[in-house]
Amino acid sequence: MAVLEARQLVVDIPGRSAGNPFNARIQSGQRWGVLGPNGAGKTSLLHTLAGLRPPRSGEVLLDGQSLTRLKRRALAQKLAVVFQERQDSFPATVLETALIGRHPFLSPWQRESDGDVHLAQQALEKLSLSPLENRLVSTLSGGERQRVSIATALTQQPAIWLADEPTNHLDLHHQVAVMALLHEQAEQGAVVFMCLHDLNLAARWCDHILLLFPDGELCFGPADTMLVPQVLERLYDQSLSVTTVNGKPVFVPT
Ligand SMILES: Nc1ncnc2c1ncn2[C@@H]1O[C@H](COP(=O)(O)OP(=O)(O)OP(=O)(O)O)[C@@H](O)[C@H]1O
Repeated sequence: MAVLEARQLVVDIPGRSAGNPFNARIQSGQRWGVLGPNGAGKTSLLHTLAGLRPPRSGEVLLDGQSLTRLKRRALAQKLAVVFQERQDSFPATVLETALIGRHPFLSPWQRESDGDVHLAQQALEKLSLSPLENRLVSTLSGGERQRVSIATALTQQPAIWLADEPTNHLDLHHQVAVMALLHEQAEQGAVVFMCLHDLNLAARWCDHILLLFPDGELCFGPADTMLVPQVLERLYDQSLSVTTVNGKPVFVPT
């Protein structure tokens, strides 16, 4: 069980007025989707919640403890970040990269155990990457690399997933597979908080939605109360048509 809490949180975006502070308890089992136009501050919020970026004001708490008091390693044992783009500076294989997810649990010169390798291999299998286990990450396609990032987070077995556009670069099949995996993680008790550009994935897979407007205004709540066409049209400055498929709204730009 885990709770990530934002208290009077204002993300520090240079040159922007404070907007609304974010106050929320993001709890085990919940799947939050953050929506907003380019530059609205989704990544900045995610990095602030991960403790990678200091807030302008307010604080973030993990299980009641301020992130500023937590050691980076203790934080990494609970919280994984899937970045929007990953820079791999060292030549490493897919398996070696997935094993980075075990590093928060190892002492500085400790080698990964067979159990760690098994966890990494299970994660690679889940992301359909087993055949690529020994390939250098630098030789992979964009979608394959994205799946390696998610497999690395899965190997970390986090209680909290902060995922920045986890379906970036993925084809339709893998988009659904990754959203199903995150859904499964939430069902097993994880917190899932992700930035998304695809309204229809958000409508189908998220139970809470946070809307971020470029001026710092924000609102959030249960997905069915947030995914209102008039509000989304204002959010994106784009007219939309909406229909319903399998009980979920489907939005089409018009
Ligand atoms: N270190 C920085 N210095 C100056 N401006 C910054 C910095 N970091 C972010 N910004 C600005 O803050 C705003 C929010 O950026 P952010 O990446 O959080 O937006 P986003 O909603 O994730 O956008 P996108 O949908 O394009 O990924 C942008 O206008 C960006 O240029």
